[in-house]
Amino acid sequence: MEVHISAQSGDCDPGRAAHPRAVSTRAAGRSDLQTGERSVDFPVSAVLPAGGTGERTGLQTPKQFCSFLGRPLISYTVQAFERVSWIQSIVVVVAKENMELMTDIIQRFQHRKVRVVPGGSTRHRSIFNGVLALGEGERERPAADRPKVVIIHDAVRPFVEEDFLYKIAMAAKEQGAAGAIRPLVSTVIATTSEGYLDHSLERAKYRASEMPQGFTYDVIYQAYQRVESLIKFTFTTQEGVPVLSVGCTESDFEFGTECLHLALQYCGTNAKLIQGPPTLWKVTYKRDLAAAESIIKETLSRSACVITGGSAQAVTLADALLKVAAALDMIMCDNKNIKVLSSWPKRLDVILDLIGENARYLLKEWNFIKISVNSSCLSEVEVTLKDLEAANRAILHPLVVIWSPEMRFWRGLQAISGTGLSTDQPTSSSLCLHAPSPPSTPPPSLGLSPSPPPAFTTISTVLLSSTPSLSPNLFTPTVDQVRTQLKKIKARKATGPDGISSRLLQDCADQLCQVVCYIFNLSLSLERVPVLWKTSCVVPVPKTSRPKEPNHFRPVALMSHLMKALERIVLRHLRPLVSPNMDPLQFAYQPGIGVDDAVIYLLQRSLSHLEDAGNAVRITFFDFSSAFNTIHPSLLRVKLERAGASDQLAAWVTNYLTDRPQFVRLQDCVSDVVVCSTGAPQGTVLSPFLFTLYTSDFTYSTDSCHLQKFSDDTAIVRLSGSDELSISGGAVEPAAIMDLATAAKLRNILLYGIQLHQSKDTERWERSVLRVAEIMSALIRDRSPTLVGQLLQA
Ligand SMILES: Nc1ccn([C@@H]2O[C@H](COP(=O)(O)OP(=O)(O)OP(=O)(O)O)[C@@H](O)[C@H]2O)c(=O)n1
Ligand SMILES: O=C(CO)[C@H](O)[C@H](O)COP(=O)(O)O
Ligand SMILES: [Mg+2]
Repeated sequence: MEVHISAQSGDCDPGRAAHPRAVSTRAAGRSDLQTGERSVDFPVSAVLPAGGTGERTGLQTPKQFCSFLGRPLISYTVQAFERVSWIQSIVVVVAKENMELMTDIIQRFQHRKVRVVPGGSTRHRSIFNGVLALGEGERERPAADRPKVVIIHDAVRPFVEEDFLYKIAMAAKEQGAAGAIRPLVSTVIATTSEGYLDHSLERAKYRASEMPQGFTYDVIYQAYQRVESLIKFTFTTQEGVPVLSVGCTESDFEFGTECLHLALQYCGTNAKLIQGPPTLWKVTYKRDLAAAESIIKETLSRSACVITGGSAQAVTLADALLKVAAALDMIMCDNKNIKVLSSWPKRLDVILDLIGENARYLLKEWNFIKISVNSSCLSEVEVTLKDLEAANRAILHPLVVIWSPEMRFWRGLQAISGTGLSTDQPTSSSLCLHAPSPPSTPPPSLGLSPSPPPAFTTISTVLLSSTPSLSPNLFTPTVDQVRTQLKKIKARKATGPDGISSRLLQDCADQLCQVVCYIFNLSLSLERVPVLWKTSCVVPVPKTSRPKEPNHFRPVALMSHLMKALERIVLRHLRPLVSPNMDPLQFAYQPGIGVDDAVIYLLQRSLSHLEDAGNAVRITFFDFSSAFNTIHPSLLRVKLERAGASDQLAAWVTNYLTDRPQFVRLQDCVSDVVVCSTGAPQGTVLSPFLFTLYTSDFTYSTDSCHLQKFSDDTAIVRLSGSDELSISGGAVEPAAIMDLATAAKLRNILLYGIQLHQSKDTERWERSVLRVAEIMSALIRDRSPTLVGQLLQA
């Protein structure tokens, strides 16, 4: 955790208390938004080609102009370069028709080192235009002013870090050229013109060429020089061999994809190759946009900016927060198993306001926390809100206002936000107030307590925008839905790990529904479930009066009641969406259908078949050992998407099932936390549904054979004539069943069979039994299921 105290902006009220550490920070000359300083003693510039149309995304808008959290992708890339102090200038190359748009982006996001130049019809042409722009006026300028090194980086690779740029720049200076590489994911093969395999390359020898790439100015400039007819270049390779080159051709410009290749071919410069991190990948397809968005959102949740205003009390409170943050950070470092607090910001900055120098915070992805201690601070809250709105930051950067003991303050907040506590009042502003009752007493120990209080939970969090992410495709529960679910919570249920009692949620449903709705929407739009909501506290309840071993206890998992309410809402949305893809012969967890229906269906089909003399029915029963525990989140995600759930919900569910902390509580004893990333928690609302969906492709139904399920209890019912009950029939069937289970990616199957048969031919029956037992043994050997194999004759 980094904790920073920033300097105050220039325009402060002299009557207000200055931040105690503001002056010393300024004196130290630190720039809070700057990343690590590096010493680079030669001029470096960057060219960001952004002149493409992004055809492969299939979208109208070129991918570099697609927005995430209100900021276009290109601006994130520019920002990554701009915060590197040793990069002096950045040339962004865009198509002519987008010059104005790009200029507007530069103004809106206050990029300061950027120049825009028009692109060409191919990537190489665009890059060359950028390189030429860097050299403009070169003859008049002193050599020292020209960039020594030019870094070229696709505008659609936004997650490049300073460390890596540094490596590229240094290697480029040394070698003339340097580029990022990554291991190949797939093998590269060559095809014949008829579409057959010609040959394949040995994957370990090859690498994928990525960006950034760096060149000395002279190398990249020369690499791009077109040479007309008879004029020829000569150069000497690094091994001292003279080479005659005709220079870069139209074909290179038209079809080439590799700048490093031009440097080698036309300047004899062997590039130094440096393996980069996986985040260097290029946004190419639509799915990459979703991946980029999720990385950006992940980053957003890692930084928070505390705004104190001028009040000395607020400054004290901010200091207390910093202490809490540092202490929490230590706890997290000491015990890597405790992930409950992993949503705590990785960086916390304290500033007085958002004006002057501090306006820079509005340009980055920060969470904002405003500390206000009395009603005279109301005007500050209003100013902060306006700043956030003006910077288009209000939608996904809600302002959280912390703590005030005065009732007047809460009323004032309602006035600012244009809302009241009543949910039916119309809102007049984009921000909406959700104010729980103010704390009757302020939390006095906060600044003094040596042991950290549980972060924000003891302080009131009050002011939020109503729906955090408003993309039209997102599933956004309404306040009414939330109120209904909160009212349905059973008041006598034990409290979950979040410490929020079911009675409180039920009794205060009307007052809480707006703020809870906000949090639900935030969770869904960020595709993340708060860790406390996916934490299970397992309480072992004895099954017998004198329990002696762990099996004599039934594990009851206590989970957050808020999460259960959200799960119910998600379930109501998901069930109709995916129902066409569910298995019609799954009898469990269906409204109005029960175990009786499953038994009646099985008996009716079996017995009516047995009415004809000589017919037989063979039923093979399956069970899954620890059924819910076998769910693999990534497989479930694929199945959810295939069944019709949106990417958003599939990702949210995956996040829910991944990294779930669990601990056991026995009276006053609490076990260590174990973090679990497979299975679905027992006793929750969604788990049965997720399990039935997970097994919905484990299905088979014909006139002579069908597979039916009640939750994880599965029966394969085979209707056959007596002749078919041969040894070979027995062999084929379990193998086919296992194939089916394998295709559905199901594991840990328990298997046992019952054969209903009218024949009295004991010898044949025994042979069949033996054969089936053999098959089952083979299954156990190959797939290690636990077998409870009983073969019964009825
Ligand atoms: N005439 C072009 C073509 C591409 N680029 C830029 O080169 C980078 C990498 O190219 P690519 O991923 O191929 O982007 P597009 O050409 O836009 O996408 P597509 O090939 O799918 O149309 C992008 O930042 C793109 O804007 C460019 O500056 N000028
Ligand atoms: O090959 C490369 C390295 O130089 C880059 O991946 C380049 O971005 C390729 O772009 P395109 O998708 O246009 O082929
Ligand atoms: Mg392209």
